Amino acid sequence: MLSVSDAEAIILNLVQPLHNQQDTEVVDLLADNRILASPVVSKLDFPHWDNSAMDGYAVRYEDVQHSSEEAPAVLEIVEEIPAGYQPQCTIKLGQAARIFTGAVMPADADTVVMQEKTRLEDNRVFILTAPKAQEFVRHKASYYQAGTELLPAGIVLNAPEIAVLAAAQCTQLRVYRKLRVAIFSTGNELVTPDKPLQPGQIVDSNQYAIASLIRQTGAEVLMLGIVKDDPEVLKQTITYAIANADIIISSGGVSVGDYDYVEQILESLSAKIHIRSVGMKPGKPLTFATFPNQNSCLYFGLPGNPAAVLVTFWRFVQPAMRKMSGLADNWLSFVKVRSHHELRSDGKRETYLWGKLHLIDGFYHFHVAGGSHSSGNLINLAQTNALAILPVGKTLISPGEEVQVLQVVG
Ligand SMILES: Nc1nc2c(c(=O)[nH]1)N[C@H]1C(S)=C(S)[C@@H](COP(=O)(O)OP(=O)(O)OC[C@H]3O[C@@H](n4cnc5c(N)ncnc54)[C@H](O)[C@@H]3O)O[C@H]1N2
Ligand code: MOO
Ligand SMILES: [Mg+2]
Repeated sequence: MLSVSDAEAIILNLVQPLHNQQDTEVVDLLADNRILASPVVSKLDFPHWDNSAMDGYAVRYEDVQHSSEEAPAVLEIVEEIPAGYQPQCTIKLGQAARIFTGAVMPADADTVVMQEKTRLEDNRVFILTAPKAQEFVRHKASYYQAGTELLPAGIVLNAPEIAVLAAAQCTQLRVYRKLRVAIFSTGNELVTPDKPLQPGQIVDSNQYAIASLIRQTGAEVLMLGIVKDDPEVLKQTITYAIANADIIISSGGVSVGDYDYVEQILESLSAKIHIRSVGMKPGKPLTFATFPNQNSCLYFGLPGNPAAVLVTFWRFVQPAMRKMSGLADNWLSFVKVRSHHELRSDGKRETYLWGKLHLIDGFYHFHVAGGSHSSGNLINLAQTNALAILPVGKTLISPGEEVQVLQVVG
């Protein structure tokens, strides 16, 4: 059976990232959580002017280099410079300017003495400690020089990046357009959550879970509803989805049962099926296909079992969406932590156990969810933020032992 890592490689190799010109739009600074499509170069130096890092006095170092409490330099204050004000004076030997944090340095002053190291008498300041040369001056362009790259393409714009762009006066940003993802659930037994259940019926929870996952990834979701196990309706739905989405995700109908029609319909639509099953638990009957004759749309046929849906989404769909959306890296985040509990598997398929990373004494530990890890049980999936991975052949991880986990939230 195909290994999880081989399946990941097949999928990620087939993902074409959005085009960095055709698939972009211009947004303003309030549109956060978008992915930058072209690098940003600032026209400004940072800082833009030499300015003071402290409230104190702007001085000439040669005047104060030997100052001490016993033998203070005494300087005449010739100007007061609040932030936002253009200094008028040049500081001559024996002179100082009162200056505040962020205010522009006056000409010929090269050092700032913080207020706490001085004493004020009338119009004179006594320097009680010798500063270092150029101390507390934030020099023009010392953080960043105009013309070099400020932010690279392929990063998510969050608070720190938005702050940088605002400071650089870049108010119009070229970002990748949002991905469009069409989703539907298959199964005659399915009903929407608002309907009373007739015998044999179950609620279509997968569609809501997948819609939420897609929105969290920053994409737009097109919910196509519940599709009956009817080949004709399934074909119409997939045909519509191909024309309207970058990615199609269905749940159910991918195993070997008589009503599992997904692969058959994909083949009738000339899809190329790259993956039919993967050696993982849950999630074995995973289908992955493309449509070589039509467009670059990807098809993920996730297994119907609710836990298999979430696990296969996090393991394969989320990284594929991240790559396609223009994100340059960090498509998957694996970390090694200690397991708080015993973890077990039959060792036959790569096994994913859901649970939560907890901080204990500053270190993360994996706490496996209590209750059944059957792929039909979704109740104990609540609060999951990580999946522990037991490789093929590994049947036991003891408490305190290291385990690799896939971080799925946060
Ligand atoms: N003979 C075999 N049978 C099965 C195999 C196998 O290898 N040989 N694999 C099992 C595994 S593993 C899984 S996973 C499931 C996958 O089945 P399907 O993808 O065909 O899904 P369905 O048969 O349609 O449904 C399976 C299960 O999940 C429930 N379900 C379906 N859709 C939803 C939904 N939208 N929301 C909530 N729950 C849903 C459905 O009622 C079934 O209980 O196949 C095994 N069988
Ligand atoms: O993939 Mo199934 O979810 O192993 O039950
Ligand atoms: Mg089935």
